[in-house]
Amino acid sequence: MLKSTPADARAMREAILHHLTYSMGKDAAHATRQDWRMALSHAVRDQITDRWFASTRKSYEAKAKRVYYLSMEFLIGRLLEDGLVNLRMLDAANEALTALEQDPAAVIADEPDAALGNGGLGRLAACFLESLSTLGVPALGYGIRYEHGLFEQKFEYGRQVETPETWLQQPHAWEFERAEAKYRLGFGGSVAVRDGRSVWTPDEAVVAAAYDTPVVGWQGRWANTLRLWSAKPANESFDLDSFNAGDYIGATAPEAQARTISRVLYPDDTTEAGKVLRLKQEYFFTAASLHDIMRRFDSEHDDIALLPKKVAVQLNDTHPAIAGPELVRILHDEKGLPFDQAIDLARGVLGYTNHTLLPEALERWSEDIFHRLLPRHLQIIDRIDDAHAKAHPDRKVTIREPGTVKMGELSFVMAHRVNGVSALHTGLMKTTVFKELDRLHPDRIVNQTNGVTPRRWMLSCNPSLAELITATIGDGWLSDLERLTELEPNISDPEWLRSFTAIKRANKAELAAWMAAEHGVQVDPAAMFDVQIKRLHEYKRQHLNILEAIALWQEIRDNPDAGWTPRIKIFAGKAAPGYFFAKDIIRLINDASRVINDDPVTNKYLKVIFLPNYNVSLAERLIPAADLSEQISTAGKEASGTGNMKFALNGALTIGTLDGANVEIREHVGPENFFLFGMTAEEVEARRRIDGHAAQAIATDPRLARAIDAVRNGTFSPTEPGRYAHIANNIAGADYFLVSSDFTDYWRAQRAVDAAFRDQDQWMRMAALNTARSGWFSSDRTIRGYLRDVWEAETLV
Ligand SMILES: [N-]=[N+]=N[C@]1([C@H](N)O)O[C@H](CO)[C@@H](O)[C@H](O)[C@H]1O
Repeated sequence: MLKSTPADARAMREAILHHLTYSMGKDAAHATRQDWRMALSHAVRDQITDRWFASTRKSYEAKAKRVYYLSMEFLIGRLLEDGLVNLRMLDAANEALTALEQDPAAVIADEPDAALGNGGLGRLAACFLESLSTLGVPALGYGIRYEHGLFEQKFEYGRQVETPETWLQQPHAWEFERAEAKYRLGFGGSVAVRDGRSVWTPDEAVVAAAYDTPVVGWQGRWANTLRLWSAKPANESFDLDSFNAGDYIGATAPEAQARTISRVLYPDDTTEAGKVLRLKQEYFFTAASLHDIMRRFDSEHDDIALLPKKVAVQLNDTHPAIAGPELVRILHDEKGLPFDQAIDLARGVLGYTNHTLLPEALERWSEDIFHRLLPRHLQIIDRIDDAHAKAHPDRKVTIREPGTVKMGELSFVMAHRVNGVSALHTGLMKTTVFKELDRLHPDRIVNQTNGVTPRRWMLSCNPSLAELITATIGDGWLSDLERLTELEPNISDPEWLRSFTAIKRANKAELAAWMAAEHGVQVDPAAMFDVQIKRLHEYKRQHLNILEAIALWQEIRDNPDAGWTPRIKIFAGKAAPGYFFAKDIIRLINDASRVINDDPVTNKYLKVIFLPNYNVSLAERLIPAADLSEQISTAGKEASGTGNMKFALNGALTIGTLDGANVEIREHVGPENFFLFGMTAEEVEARRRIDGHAAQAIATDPRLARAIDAVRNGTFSPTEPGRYAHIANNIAGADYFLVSSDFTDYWRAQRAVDAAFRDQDQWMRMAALNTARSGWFSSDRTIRGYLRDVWEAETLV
């Protein structure tokens, strides 16, 4: 690893002190930790800004094709350490802060997470921006500058309680307000035809104001822009008359009304919100982004036919699907192009990524809401649908249905490429939700299996593992992750494996110390750390995991001296506030953990912990310390998963189903290094058709029956015995996600995990092989796929 020089540390110290004085207006004696963090952030931002300007200049000079990534979510997390790591200045910063008698880890951890996303979709967008910069692709991310990101999660008596997230209520070092980049947008109103042209006259207006955050890539060779839009009142003017009349609320109402659009992130993951404000948010950021994109294009090119050659816009799910009709409106209504040419140009620009097949997640807006909010766009969608019908007279699919606008179909018809996020998911798109459209457009669907950035998810969160890898194969792996395979010959070297093992053990000890300090939980770092961290959702089956824990607890109680493998089951994850069944699963896990952890007979063999307020920073703390990664979704339901990739790269073994990217992880790491269980997607469909499939499973597995009984009879809620009867009844009844039918095989696989973990050398060899063979899951590889198959754009470094 390129060690920073004392000069670097000295220069860094100078830069920190400069910003402490002139940016924070503080001297060292009176500076708070936040002041030191901001001063360091400004020092890093200076370094990034130079590279940022150089990248932007090069893009303009090259008249390069730009990639625009439109996403309602960017789950960024913290940016200070990411900047230091990508600029290779972390050591210099640590030395400088230490010399200034500051605790570097505490200063860096003082930064709030930018939690502008719900889960995988939002984090993927953040990993993609970092990879786009690392590869030197001229690109911009466009999203919303929510005042409140994903809610804070606290537990009160085991129940999830949500409180507003407040990242912007403290100074934010990374953004630049762009006063000149403002766009006036409209809603509602009516459409009239004048001189043969449709003219939309909105009756509500709002201004989108841009805030830019630089996103630097590995080694600081390139930096792109993340432009987030904030909603401002159309007329800046403060209503002084109302104020003077004492109507203080009235006086501020216009501003409050406007700000509502970018006030808060909708906390639903894979479920559509379906609220008017949500559609307003979707149009707000999409329209502002398209105006900004067209302004930039027009400033560089005067031949509109060049648009698809110079502009690639990727729709991160259907949330920005209005981009199709809006681009057609701009090209046809404003620029006067013929309608069909406008559609063709727009299609040449747009790519659409589908992230889920869950019916409740596919956005369908009511015609009424659409007409009220976007009357002109509804007309344009109807014309797009008619044009598609004319081009495909035998089609058995439409964008419009009576009273409904289907955003998935609209996105598909308006995109030149549509992709899924894992091989299995893309295959299922062709045989389920998009079967007919795939028949009509056989070469439109392509696969782009997800990936994660190794800079944040290995080098930054697991520096000691990164050190060992670089000491073994050099540091080329950080920009070419598939070179991790060069580690393989070393795995049979006992010395090397001891180092690898010691790193995992040290990470576990560090996590154990943190859990003791922050949550008063005592765990033995020698035990197996079995981790399931992701949003709470029935298809992700956290309830299957806790059911297995309950059965294991019962079995250990029966036979404490049977030589059990000590295990710590760690859960973390938020449930959408309105998803009550998921919130009850959280409460059950907390109630069960209290009973199991307090049981003197069993708690040296099994503990269950649910850590509150899961976010990017907590994931960075947990993943390097995991032995076992739980990826146990009902096959066919998890489009990809990305946590699964982060765990494998950090030397955790996966217990999982053949779902999403688990399939490709198992192919890459080898079936012998993966604990597979459960039905395949096809078997799931077949099993679901059997009446009483859950009862059948329970009848053949007394262990399952007993565990369900414990949930039903109040074992974990003695003060309210029936508290979890509905969960037990669901698992034993309809059981749509086949918890009961997959239980027996899950139990078998978990016991195989126990046996394997007892042979630590063998386990660590399997773990090291997971690290060595997971390089393909880099988001750099994914972005190279999009560049080749979807965007046809070049890199400039
Ligand atoms: N929405 N959505 N979809 C998801 C995730 N929940 O955010 O997108 C993620 C990113 O593509 C996928 O990994 C995950 O399987 C899928 O469920």
